Amino acid sequence: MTPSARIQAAIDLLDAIIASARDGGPAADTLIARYFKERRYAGSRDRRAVRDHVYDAIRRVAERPETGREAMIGLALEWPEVAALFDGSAHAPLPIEPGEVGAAAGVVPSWLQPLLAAPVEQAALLGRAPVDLRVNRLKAVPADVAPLLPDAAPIVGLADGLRLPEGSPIEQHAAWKDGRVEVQDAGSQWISAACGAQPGMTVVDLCAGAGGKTLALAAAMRGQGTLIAADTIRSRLARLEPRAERAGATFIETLLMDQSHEARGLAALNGRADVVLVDAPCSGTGTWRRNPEARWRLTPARLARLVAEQARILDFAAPLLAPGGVLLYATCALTDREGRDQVEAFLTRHAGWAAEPIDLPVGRPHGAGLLLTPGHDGSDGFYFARLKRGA
Ligand SMILES: C[S@@+](CC[C@H](N)C(=O)[O-])C[C@H]1O[C@@H](n2cnc3c(N)ncnc32)[C@H](O)[C@@H]1O
Repeated sequence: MTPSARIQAAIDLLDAIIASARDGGPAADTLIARYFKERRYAGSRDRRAVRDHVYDAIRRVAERPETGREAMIGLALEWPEVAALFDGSAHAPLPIEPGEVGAAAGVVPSWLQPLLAAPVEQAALLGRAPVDLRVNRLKAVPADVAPLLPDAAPIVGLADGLRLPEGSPIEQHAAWKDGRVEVQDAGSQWISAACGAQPGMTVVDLCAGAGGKTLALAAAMRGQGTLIAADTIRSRLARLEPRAERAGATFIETLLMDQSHEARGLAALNGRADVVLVDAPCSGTGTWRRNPEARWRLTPARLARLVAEQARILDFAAPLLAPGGVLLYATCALTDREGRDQVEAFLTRHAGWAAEPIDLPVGRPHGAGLLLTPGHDGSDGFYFARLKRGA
């Protein structure tokens, strides 16, 4: 592909990503993978260059643009070397017309700005994420793994955490292949640690997805006790199985629940859990470093639906706790409606519950919980709170 043809390919892909964000379709990464599967003539350098153009354009624009060309022209108006590639040659974009406007630059969509928690450093929300690892205590100890990864640095507050530079190809390393390390953002590791899961406990990961945090809980429990990974989406839970196998966490039980009838599937656990983790479905505003096009998907109506669903999940989670048990509520969202206000509303609805302080050397107290941000903590953004059921 010529450099100009790569720009046109990025424009075509951006058109597909914009439509998908509007209509609730697949993520940008999936669309990029599909695009190149159908275009075998593109070599690895072409793929990398097109992908970089696409993500540079997405990162630059807060509000969903109308077209891929508008997004790319926005980039071109700032980068002359990109503008020069709008040259009208074969497979290239047509030259930029005088007065043709590009998408405006921005970090946070304007409707969302007032809803973000006040301490959030908005400019840092689109930084580059490092590769954070968790040494899997079911298979290894940090002292054995760290020397195998000379570029790795420790992470504050995480005895099992290691940080590699952005883009490190850890999935080709033997320590990843045989399950001695897991890739897991530091924020997710701090949240898993804040659950306080111990060997022998009964622990429920109620929104387990593909089990990133379930595996951290399994390691904290040293493989002993009852650990249930529940979710309403079968394909997500199915992805946990091979991961658990690789991690040597074979004691995990999975529970597929019926959306809207979750309490029925959970009835046998009522009053029995020592820890319930609710890692709720959310706006994902804390993960824009990895999914910058998530900004183009979120709407006020979708946010309202998420807030209602989080409250409903918290309400069917609460009865599972034994007296003195801990409900750890977490979201990778930085809006107060999903974090601080959601927790406050839970405490108002549920008598006999109280928020506990979280003993971690990171984050900032915000309402009854803790706020983690890329700007302050170098992790993805999260809000989480430890809610204790009275004895
Ligand atoms: C933020 S993701 C969880 C990520 C996961 N805990 C991890 O660390 O990899 C939220 C999960 O909640 C699940 N979910 C959505 N609605 C749910 C419900 N009503 N009950 C339980 N899980 C639900 C979604 O399928 C999704 O897997």
